[in-house]
Amino acid sequence: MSLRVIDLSYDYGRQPVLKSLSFVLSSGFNVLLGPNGAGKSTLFSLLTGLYESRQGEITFSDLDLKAQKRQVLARMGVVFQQSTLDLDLTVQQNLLYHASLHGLSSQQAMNNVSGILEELQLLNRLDDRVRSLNGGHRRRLEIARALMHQPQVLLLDEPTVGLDNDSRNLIVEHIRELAKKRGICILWATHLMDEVQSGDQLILLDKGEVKAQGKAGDLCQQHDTDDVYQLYRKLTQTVEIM
Ligand SMILES: Nc1ncnc2c1ncn2[C@@H]1O[C@H](COP(=O)(O)OP(=O)(O)OP(=O)(O)O)[C@@H](O)[C@H]1O
Repeated sequence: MSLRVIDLSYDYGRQPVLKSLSFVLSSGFNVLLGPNGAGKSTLFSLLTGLYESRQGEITFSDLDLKAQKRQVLARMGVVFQQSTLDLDLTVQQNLLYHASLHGLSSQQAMNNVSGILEELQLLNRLDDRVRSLNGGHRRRLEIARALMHQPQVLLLDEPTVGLDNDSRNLIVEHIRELAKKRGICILWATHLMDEVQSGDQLILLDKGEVKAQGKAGDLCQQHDTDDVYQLYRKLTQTVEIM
């Protein structure tokens, strides 16, 4: 299983936002690291078929996103930056609504997701309205929901923004475990360098361009830097701290 992006460009009018991106994602934890405005969310909109590019290709194993969108989306789970939960419905109602969009029966859906809900400490919250959940629990619910149809690839756009450290760590660790145990391909978009570990596959995006890609530890070695923070500064000439 691989998600392949070839020579992908995008603009919102005159301003080019993504410039000829090419990369391949395989199973495991892949990080898309870039500052605000780098183009991460735009790339997500293209990967999930919300936007269509005039230039470039996105393929999922042997499926082409433009030509076989439904088949590709059936294999994909997405957690967008902005929450899409219905606050007035319960946890279970939110899950089942999404399940029906994927053609899953209630029983199938709950069977698929109960282990994940347990790991994310949400199993005892099924009857609670989402409005009563804190930010961390809402994020976890969105992750569980995105996994309910057992996708092969999971895209998460800055999923820890606004969360406290404990919630953040629980979510990152859980997603890392998922990548390891279930062989899912994860694309984790973030602007937080401390979320990158040396064994992660890293794509460093800046001003719509891929500045580096490869195993984070190897990239640091190649560019003679001690850590991802230094690597980032060296390759983007950015001085601000993230
Ligand atoms: N709908 C839009 N119309 C015009 N310009 C846009 C639109 N959406 C994003 N942009 C611009 O495109 C560039 C990339 O934005 P994008 O949201 O993809 O970056 P990002 O890396 O996700 O940043 P953030 O972390 O702030 O969401 C920015 O300069 C942004 O202002």
